[in-house]
Amino acid sequence: MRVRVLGCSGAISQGCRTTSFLLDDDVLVDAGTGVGDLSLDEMARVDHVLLTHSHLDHVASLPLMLDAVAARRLAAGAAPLVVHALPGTISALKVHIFNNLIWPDFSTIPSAETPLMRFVPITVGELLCVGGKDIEVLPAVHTVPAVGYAVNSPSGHWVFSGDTERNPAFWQRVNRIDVAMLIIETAFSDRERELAQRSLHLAPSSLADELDQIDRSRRFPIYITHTKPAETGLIMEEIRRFDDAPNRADDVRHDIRWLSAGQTFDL
Ligand SMILES: Nc1ncnc2c1ncn2[C@@H]1O[C@@H]2COP(=O)(O)O[C@H]2[C@H]1O
Repeated sequence: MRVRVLGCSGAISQGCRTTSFLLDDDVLVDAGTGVGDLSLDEMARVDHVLLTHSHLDHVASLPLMLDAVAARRLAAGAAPLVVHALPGTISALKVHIFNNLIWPDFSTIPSAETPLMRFVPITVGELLCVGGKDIEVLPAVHTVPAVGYAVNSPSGHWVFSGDTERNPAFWQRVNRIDVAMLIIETAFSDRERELAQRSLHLAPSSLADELDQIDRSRRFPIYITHTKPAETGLIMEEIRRFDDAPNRADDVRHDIRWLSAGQTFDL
């Protein structure tokens, strides 16, 4: 399985695109502004979008992308684009985006019988088969209903935390699956720890506590995502500092790496 990082920033600025990953050529995980770097042909090949939650930085390109590829998908007789998400996420998208005010309701266009998009509700813990991939829906702890995902591949699972604060249920599950790589958010620096807590995100100190929950026998690369652009340098410095700290009780060092848009991983 090929994973292409389209966006992994916690906000926009020049060169910073928000969360989206392309799995092979037909499945998107989240649809942040990174989707805008796909060509029309690449966009038109996407048949499934798995959303972690309803926040704009994770869904902004979904309505725009549907409009961009509508003519091609209709001409090709393509099936509706399937959007997999929690019921709360689907309801938020229907009420606040695809409401014929902010954007046309593509779940009834060109007709309710053969629309451009259809929603499929998911639940935490569910095992999905999407585009030939086995995908587990993982729990996340955020200000709106949210999930992460574990996607099985020949080399193990590609695991994505989604947006989350402290999340013991996530680690219980992660410790039981074969992990090829983990992508976990750290949106804020410790200087913004209070905002991180309020907005239910991780900061380096809470990330350190979270990584302590990984079984000692396990080691896999851990990629940091969703850093706010204004804080990225500081976040990286603080993470490096805690992982280098010699006084950590168990002296466990993690294999922490930095994610960037444009990277691809073959798993
Ligand atoms: N009080 C607040 N609660 C939640 N989010 C906030 C607050 N103040 C600012 N924000 C920002 O709003 C953003 C919404 O998307 P995020 O959850 O990625 O990150 C959030 C913060 O950067």
